[in-house]
Amino acid sequence: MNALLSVSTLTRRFGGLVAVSDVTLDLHRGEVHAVIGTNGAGKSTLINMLSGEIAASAGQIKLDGRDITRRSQAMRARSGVGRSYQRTTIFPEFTVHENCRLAAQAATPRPWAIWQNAGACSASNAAAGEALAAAGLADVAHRVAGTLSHGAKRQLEVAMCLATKPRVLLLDEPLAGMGAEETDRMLALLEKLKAEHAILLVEHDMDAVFRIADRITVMVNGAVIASGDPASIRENAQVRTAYLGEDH
Ligand SMILES: Nc1ncnc2c1ncn2[C@@H]1O[C@H](COP(=O)(O)OP(=O)(O)OP(=O)(O)O)[C@@H](O)[C@H]1O
Repeated sequence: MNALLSVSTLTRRFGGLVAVSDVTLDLHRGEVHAVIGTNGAGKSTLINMLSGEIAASAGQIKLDGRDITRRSQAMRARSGVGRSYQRTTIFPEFTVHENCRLAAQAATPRPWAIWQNAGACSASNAAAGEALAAAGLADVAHRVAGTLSHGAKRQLEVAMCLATKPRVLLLDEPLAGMGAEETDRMLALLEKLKAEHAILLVEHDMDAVFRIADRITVMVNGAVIASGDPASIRENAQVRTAYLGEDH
């Protein structure tokens, strides 16, 4: 099966520090690929390079076989690379629907339509409606976003990402701060979304990672020390020593 997003020997240096070192991995539609590692392992830097927020120092990123390593973040978003952030990026005083509509509009700006009422853009409204339905938030579409529970806000982040119609979802700690029920809801959402998307999941909640991931890549100090299915990662002696701890 051809990879949708293919990363080879990707490296990022910050001065003398190699934050991401020679990372190679593939993302396939229908799979959740989790990237785990201790604090400072380079996971966010990896996501930032894939989304185009920061440039790679070396290596290559291909989307559907096309080299996108030098493409801007906006171009990558338009080609189908969507991401969510560790910290919430919603506008709390806007409604849930408005947040999604703004995300859709930001992804496909129509500068020639400045005289139109932004809220009347039918394509963005439709994209927002579809994204909210997919994320299970249709019932709260008209709620003010700031009044949602923490878990629903994180779901809204995913919906805002979906409103940009991505093929690849880069999710940076979507389960952070969630209780058990909220985690279950988010995992069910990811399970549903993976049918149509390739998902890269950076997450510290190991129980959730082992429940949802089809493939796990383990990073230590910027480098990949292991990559494989959850069973092989659980058994991997180097991973157990470096990261999971013998008791996991
Ligand atoms: N803009 C930057 N300038 C200099 N160093 C940076 C920069 N961004 C990240 N780093 C360093 O790169 C290394 C990797 O950081 P990164 O945030 O990617 O790790 P992480 O695995 O996402 O950690 P966490 O799990 O805590 O979010 C760290 O040592 C960090 O201090």
